[in-house]
Amino acid sequence: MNQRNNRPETGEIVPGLAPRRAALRLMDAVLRRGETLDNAAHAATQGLPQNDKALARALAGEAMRWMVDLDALIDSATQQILPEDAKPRSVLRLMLAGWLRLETPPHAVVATGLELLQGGPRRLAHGVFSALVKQGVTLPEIPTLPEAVAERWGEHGEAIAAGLAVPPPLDLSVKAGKDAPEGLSLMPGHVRLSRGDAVESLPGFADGDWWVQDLAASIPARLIGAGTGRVLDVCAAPGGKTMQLAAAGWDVTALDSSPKRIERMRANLARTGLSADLIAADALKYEPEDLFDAVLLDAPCTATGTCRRHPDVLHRIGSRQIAEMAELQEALLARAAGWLKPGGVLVYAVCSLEREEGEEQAVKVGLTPDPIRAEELPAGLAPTQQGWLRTDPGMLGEAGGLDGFFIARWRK
Ligand SMILES: C[S@@+](CC[C@H](N)C(=O)[O-])C[C@H]1O[C@@H](n2cnc3c(N)ncnc32)[C@H](O)[C@@H]1O
Repeated sequence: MNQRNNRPETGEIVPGLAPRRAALRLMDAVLRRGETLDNAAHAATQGLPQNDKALARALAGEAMRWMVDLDALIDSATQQILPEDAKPRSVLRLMLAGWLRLETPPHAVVATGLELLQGGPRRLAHGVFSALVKQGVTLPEIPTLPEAVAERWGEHGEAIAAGLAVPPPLDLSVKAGKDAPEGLSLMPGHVRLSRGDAVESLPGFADGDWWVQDLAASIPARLIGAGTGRVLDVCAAPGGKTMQLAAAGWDVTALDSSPKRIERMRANLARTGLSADLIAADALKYEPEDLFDAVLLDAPCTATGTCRRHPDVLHRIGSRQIAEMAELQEALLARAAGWLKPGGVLVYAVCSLEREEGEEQAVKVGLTPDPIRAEELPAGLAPTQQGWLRTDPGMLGEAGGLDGFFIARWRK
């Protein structure tokens, strides 16, 4: 325990306070500053031991996953209107997430939660929390989506919300001929494990026999298939799809504009013993010397399809971010199409549930569609009438679901 972080202003040491403080910083970074949970986690949890980092992340994640329902509970227990972004509301969200989702006993929730409100309305927070505990309130089975999100996702919203209720399982992509820990396999080279152990401690990690990759995220590179020619992975880091392409025999050029993420890709390739030419460049300016047999554009996007793992997207993505991404995706698609040899294949993918980033981009591409076939997909998924693939977290629910992706393929 980091005692300095746990020492409140009174000088008394409250066990478990440090991760709750970090969770509150995470809530603030996402809800007030629009940062991603992933990016905010580094600064917000710095100096904490691994298990406290995980607790801070789980508390903030669950508070965001269930935020509409937690807010309804809070509002039912006080006549005072707590502003959306006020600290007492965030503290209460975390207290309730700790009790209702992480099963922390109420007395322990109170001991740490109220410390977060030093100099603030502790009596109010205590009153609200105690009243809810006394009533024995529970959460619904399926999280309620924020209004704007429910509107965007329309008729699919309910099924997606059902897929959102619990954090997703852990999917691995396994190198051909290598073993992975035993689990459910939904496609060749795929293994699904329940979440639990640290990834690094699982057998085969250190030997580079597999890497973590959601089942849906593994489909774009599968749609390019095996090959011995040259493939360009346009927005490649941290390298999940680059590793698949390299393992499938391609001579891979992997480009990304983020030097930091390229370093992560370099480490991933080193661990798995796979190779690719790595290029740090902006794809909007990049000019390759030669054309490619295949191009994979896994474009930057709002990532709303990863809402199970990143429930922050439910609260920080709106029409402005979607429009910005759509503009970038259109420009990237136009450039990617120009880097193909005649006969070459282009696959476009985004982990977004927004039509503007998927279907509405695909119709603008001037190449010949190469429709995705059902037999190329895991059982239970089917291409759309246009030959595209649209997945969402409500699909394959019995098997543990999958991320939301839009994927399309063309030939030049
Ligand atoms: C969805 S992620 C890629 C995930 C990766 N394909 C994988 O499977 O591991 C999108 C990537 O696009 C990169 N990116 C964003 N804008 C870019 C640009 N203009 N040029 C090149 N890369 C860009 C980001 O740095 C990020 O790594």
